[in-house]
Amino acid sequence: VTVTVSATASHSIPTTLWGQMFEDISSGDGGLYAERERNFERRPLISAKSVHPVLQNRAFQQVTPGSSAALNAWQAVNGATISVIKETTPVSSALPNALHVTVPSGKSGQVGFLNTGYSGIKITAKSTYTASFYYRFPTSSSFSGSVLISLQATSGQVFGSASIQLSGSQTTWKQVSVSITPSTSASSTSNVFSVTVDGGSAAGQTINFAMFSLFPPTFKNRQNGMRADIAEALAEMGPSFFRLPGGNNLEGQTAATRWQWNATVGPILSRPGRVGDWGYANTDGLGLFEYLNWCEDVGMQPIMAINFVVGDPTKSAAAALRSSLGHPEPFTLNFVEVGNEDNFAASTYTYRWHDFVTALKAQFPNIHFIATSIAFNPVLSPVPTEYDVHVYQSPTWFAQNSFYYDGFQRNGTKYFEGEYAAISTNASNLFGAIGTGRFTFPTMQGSAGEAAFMTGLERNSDIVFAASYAPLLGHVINNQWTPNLLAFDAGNVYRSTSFYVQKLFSLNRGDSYIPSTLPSKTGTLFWSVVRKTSGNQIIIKVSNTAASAATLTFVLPFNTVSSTGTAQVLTGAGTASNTPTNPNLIVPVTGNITTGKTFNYNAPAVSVSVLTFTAS
Ligand SMILES: [NH3+][C@H]1C[C@H](O)[C@@H](O)[C@@H]1CO
Repeated sequence: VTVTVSATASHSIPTTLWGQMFEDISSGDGGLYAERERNFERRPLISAKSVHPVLQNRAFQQVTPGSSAALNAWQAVNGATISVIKETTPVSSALPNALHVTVPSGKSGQVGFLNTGYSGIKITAKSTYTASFYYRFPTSSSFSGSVLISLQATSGQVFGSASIQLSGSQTTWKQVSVSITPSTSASSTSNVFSVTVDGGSAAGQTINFAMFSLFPPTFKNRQNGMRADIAEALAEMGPSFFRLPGGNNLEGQTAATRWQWNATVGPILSRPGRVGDWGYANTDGLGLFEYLNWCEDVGMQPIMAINFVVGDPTKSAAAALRSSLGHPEPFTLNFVEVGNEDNFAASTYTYRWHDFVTALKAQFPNIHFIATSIAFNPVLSPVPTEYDVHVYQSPTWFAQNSFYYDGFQRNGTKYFEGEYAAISTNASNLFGAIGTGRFTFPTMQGSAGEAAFMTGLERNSDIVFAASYAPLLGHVINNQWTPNLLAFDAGNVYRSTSFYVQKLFSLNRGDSYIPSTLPSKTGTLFWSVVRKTSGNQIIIKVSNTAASAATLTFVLPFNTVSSTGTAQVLTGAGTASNTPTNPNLIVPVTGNITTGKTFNYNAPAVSVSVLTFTAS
């Protein structure tokens, strides 16, 4: 096929074009959020890949005291009696429950309890783990002794430990904190966090505990921050926005359980947590302030909730709260989305949209409000300036719909492709379980289809201002949704073929779109041409979704074109994925190519290529 490239750009590419969508769907607690002790029981909505004992309740939020679920994955050590109780004097009004521990008589050696982390705990030598909890003796006693806090393998090998003095006269809550720096790394993630006392000297003692926490080093060493390896993988994509906090997890299964930003900010002790939309409780330790700091740390703008974010501390209590938390300046916020996928609730959306936007636009005239119903159906007032469009489809659908936006009216309305992914080869049961065509991990065929679709988003970026694959992140065990752009477990983060496509487009986004011969709508070869003005770079993205290689001949109108360029190529068998057992099966390979005013490029079968060269 011959691709004639025009001499002049048709439009500038919005700086917001490539970014990330995030919600807690086996991705916040125990994932991006660095706290290693986690959650409550996790009732997988999609067949769990493992009956692995589920996560831990660091603060026993949203559980029924005395129920078996309340103690999920907390385990007694050497005969201690442990239970979750409703405290008579809770550690805070937001955290009514506590762990009630009684040391039996006649036990020698360490007695207490342990926490199995988020399906395991990664222990890295020389990393400093900050462990903390609150304790009190419900009845004053003469006990005075030490408690041993240790990171150890389930086999018993201790990697690091520290001890702290406890006093039986301490009948009010007291927080203790230790740093543990293991000398050796654990060979697996089958490790626990244990809290024990000497069975002899503590015989007969009863102690209450609350608000446990175990933090490894965090991304940019942020207090209560993000897990470094996952955060670094996300930052590696060079995203320009971060949509938060959802997705479904924004709205709650009921109005009462919707995400309420003010319950997610301030001291961890004051955050009650909530039962999220994905069948488990969110601790809300990853709250609005953490999200906003994360956006700032990565250079992303949030797409989302308001006064706390941009208000004037002298005029708004919410803004004053933000200031008191250490951020007197407003955060960047240009877009707020009203709801999520309200095409499912269009009848009530008309008045909800109207009431929210009328009130908020009056107070925040510079913010753009994004609607989530079908574009122009129903008719909304005020008329939306942006719509959020979601699509989960098959690899074929994406390859065949790269012209989805070409026919849209240019009437000032802009579009946010807020969630999209190739999720199954089964077009008649796209959301089915694994084994019915549903992907566990993205496949190369799906990623090439997404790339084809993305060349269309670039071509139409005069009206498509932002796009993000979804979901962004998911645990490989006990998750609620697959595929995800990134998968992770207690010890590793796994980059998918779709992750590399998102990264290749994001890091090579250019600043102006250069029209060229249009691909065939029903073909298997797709491309887009952009210019990166600084450096006079021309960047051509090519997706070949066919099972055979294809040659493209590029004809360029520029006076001088470099004779060589680089090609970053992602290619592999269509059904292949990067998996935990083979995480780097398909990764981008960079090589040199011959370029010039006219040059040929041979796109491998099932491949995504980014060709870069200079021209002026
Ligand atoms: N059903 C998808 C649509 C919703 O917005 C997300 O929460 C879900 C997973 O990405």
